[in-house]
Amino acid sequence: MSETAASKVKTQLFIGGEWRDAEGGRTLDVHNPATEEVLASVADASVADGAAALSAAAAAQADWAKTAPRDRSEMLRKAFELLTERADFFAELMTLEMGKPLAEAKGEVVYGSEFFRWFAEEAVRISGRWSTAPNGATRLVTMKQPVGPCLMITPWNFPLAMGTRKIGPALAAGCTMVVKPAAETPLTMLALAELVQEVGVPAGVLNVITTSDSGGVMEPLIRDSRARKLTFTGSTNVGRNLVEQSAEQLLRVSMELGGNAPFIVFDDADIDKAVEGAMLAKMRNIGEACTAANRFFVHESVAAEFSKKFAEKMAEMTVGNGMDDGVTVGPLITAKAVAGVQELLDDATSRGAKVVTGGTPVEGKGFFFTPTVLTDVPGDARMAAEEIFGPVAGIQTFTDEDDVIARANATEFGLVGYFFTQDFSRAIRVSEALEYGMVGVNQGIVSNPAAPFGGVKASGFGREGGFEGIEEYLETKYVGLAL
Ligand SMILES: O=CCCCC(=O)O
Repeated sequence: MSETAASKVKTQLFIGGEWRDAEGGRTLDVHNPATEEVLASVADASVADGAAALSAAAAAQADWAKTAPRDRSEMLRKAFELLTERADFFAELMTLEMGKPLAEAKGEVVYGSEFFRWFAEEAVRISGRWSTAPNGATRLVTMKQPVGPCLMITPWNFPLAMGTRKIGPALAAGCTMVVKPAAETPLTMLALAELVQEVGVPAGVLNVITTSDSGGVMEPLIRDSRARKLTFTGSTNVGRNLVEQSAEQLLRVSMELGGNAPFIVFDDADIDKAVEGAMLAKMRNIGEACTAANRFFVHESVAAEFSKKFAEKMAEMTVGNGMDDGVTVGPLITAKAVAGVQELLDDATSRGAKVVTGGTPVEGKGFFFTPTVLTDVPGDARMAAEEIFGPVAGIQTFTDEDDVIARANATEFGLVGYFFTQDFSRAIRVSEALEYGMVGVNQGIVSNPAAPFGGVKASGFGREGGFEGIEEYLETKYVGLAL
């Protein structure tokens, strides 16, 4: 075990404001994907531990809901400030357990902490409505109340921000919660729990359980009538199962699932800007993001120029341990992830795609893959339908606007689409035509705490962040007042 940020994290379960071992003292190892070394061993929760966490959340709900909004707001504001102060510590933790380069991890701390600041501001703006019924006989009053105890399942790719994006609005709305981070990256969430405890959030409001048996531990909680909401960020397949389980208690559900983002470069685009956007849309987080550009559609007349410039930039990237200076591409999360990327690449080349740069994993310790650009990717290649989740970009060409929109929409997913054009009318037309929850015009990133993040179709439902984010944690109650 190394003397790093990882060794400073409390590794027990956080239940009812106390740190405790898992039943039977079971633990699970957390690995560094760059070195394959064990970073820490954390508590491995059982079904009984999960139930204890939900009991704590249920017991704390009524009092937490009564807390003054200003108090909840101040706690969130303090949490934002502490996270900002401890940015280096949280960034190091994320680089160690997830692999992203340190500079990107610092960027995630800024992004993630902003959800606390945003929802600190929203906590005091929850309001209802007063109106007169059309017949004039009664008054209609609506009020917003917290949904109740929430279950949160967060992913490994953004260990902090995907937590704060759920925890922030839940705290602001007056909900208690049980958070289960991914087994690959539990340390960031455990450190966050300590910070939330420090800012005065009462015992039982936030509970964190880490486990190697996510399905086994969470399913009974999802089926427990004390839970009122489930929010999940992860794959579409897992999301479908969770929605089915949620049907039993008819939980409120938010699902932030997979993507298959199109990235379209029109013939009138500023090509250098498009290349810059492509680098961000593809390579942010080593390509391990649901928002990652997955299918590049480039107008035939600019395809050669775009592909050449894009491939040059990709080839300039430095692959290595995210803790090292100058590294811009860290490891993928597991050996299985590397094998998955390789499979999609082999499938594409076997169907005629050409490798312009990269195309191979890196030999030795760690789960590295070289930044890769492919051209001539056929529409029936697996990577045109499945999330690549790695540093591989496949380019196809097009000639007609309607045709490219149809191809961009021809997927079960609908999270985010990107396109580059300098034609204002086209910008409006294409934004309206893309069947996606989010659209980036002349930009390769859409994520912003002040904007509603979320998808349509198999990318899920519900919105996180923006004014919409807090609504996911509020119920509307209507009171009819007779005169
Ligand atoms: O994999 C999806 C995580 C979304 C990260 C973001 O907010 O951009």
